[in-house]
Amino acid sequence: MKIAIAGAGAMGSRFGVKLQAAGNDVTLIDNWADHVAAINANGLMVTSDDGKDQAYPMTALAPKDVTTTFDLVILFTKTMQMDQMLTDLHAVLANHPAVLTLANGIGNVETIEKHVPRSQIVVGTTVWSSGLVGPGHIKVTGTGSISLQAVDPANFPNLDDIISTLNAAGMNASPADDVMAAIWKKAGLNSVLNTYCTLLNCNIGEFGALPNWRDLNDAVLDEFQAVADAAKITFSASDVTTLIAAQFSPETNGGHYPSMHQDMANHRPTEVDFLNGYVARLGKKLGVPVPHNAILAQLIHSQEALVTAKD
Ligand SMILES: NC(=O)C1=CN([C@@H]2O[C@H](COP(=O)(O)OP(=O)(O)OC[C@H]3O[C@@H](n4cnc5c(N)ncnc54)[C@H](OP(=O)(O)O)[C@@H]3O)[C@@H](O)[C@H]2O)C=CC1
Ligand SMILES: CC(C)(CO)C(=O)C(=O)O
Repeated sequence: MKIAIAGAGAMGSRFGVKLQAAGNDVTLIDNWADHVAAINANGLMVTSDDGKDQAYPMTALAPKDVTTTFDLVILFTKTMQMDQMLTDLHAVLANHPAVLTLANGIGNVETIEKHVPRSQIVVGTTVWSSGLVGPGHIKVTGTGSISLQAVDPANFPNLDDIISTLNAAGMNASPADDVMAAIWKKAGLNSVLNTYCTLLNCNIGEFGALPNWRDLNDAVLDEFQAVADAAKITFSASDVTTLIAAQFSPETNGGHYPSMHQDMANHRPTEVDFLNGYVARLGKKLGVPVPHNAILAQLIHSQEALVTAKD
């Protein structure tokens, strides 16, 4: 399959390497000029769990330099960068590729459908993980899985091709029954793990070893449950808690510092407004009390302000 990875940071690069190794024709697309130059000059450097480095020759381009067509565009920007990336790829999207995003946060479909007909969009979630070490260099830990669904299933007959392509690359992909429920489930997980690991400066395994992790977890997810119920979205705080507990082991994500922690460490804006912040806003609109999520979003923004003030 001819695949573009639009937003080739930590996750886009990990997906790109795996899909290319499985025989797909992959192009990495990113606005970060030093990253694109480093990949084209030296290959994409991947440090694996055992500390070994391996360089993979790959093609990387800035969005403005993309002229070819693709069967599939995998969008892996941060939620805040998605609209700009889709604008930059206007000519590529005019050739009607399928567009898949597995980015975190609630609200990505609304952004994509401003640029792409619903019949071309596939959305989902993933617990694969990755970190950016520097330009052209990622560090990967553990394994993961993917759950995905076409936004307009009746008009998207090729979901099985995408799932087979991901699975041929060893990515454990399966169809979701209710993609909105899957997105809220993942957002619940991120609103616990990403937010607390960032505030407490710890990795997922260290968070799971805290004696009070359940209290912290429940403070976030009980409010998610109340807002989801009011908004008539299928959500189970207890299923999300089970998924969170499954991330604590070193074989899954125990050694991983969540993407929000990486953003804070790199003094870059976080996605909190599409996680705890989204639920806080929706709760307020629906008259559901959401004090914990509201204060957690504020704490993350305060930390962003403090770290960037030191730049
Ligand atoms: N990392 C993870 O383990 C996981 C992440 N996700 C989600 O996947 C999506 C993508 O996340 P992720 O891959 O972590 O994002 P990254 O921060 O690694 O990369 C996203 C983009 O940010 C820009 N960027 C990042 N670092 C720098 C830098 N130092 N200097 C300049 N530009 C930089 C680049 O875009 P540009 O220069 O074009 O602006 C890059 O494409 C998000 O929605 C995230 O929540 C989901 C599961 C796990
Ligand atoms: C890997 C995982 C699940 C950890 O919260 C993630 O989504 C992230 O880092 O953003």
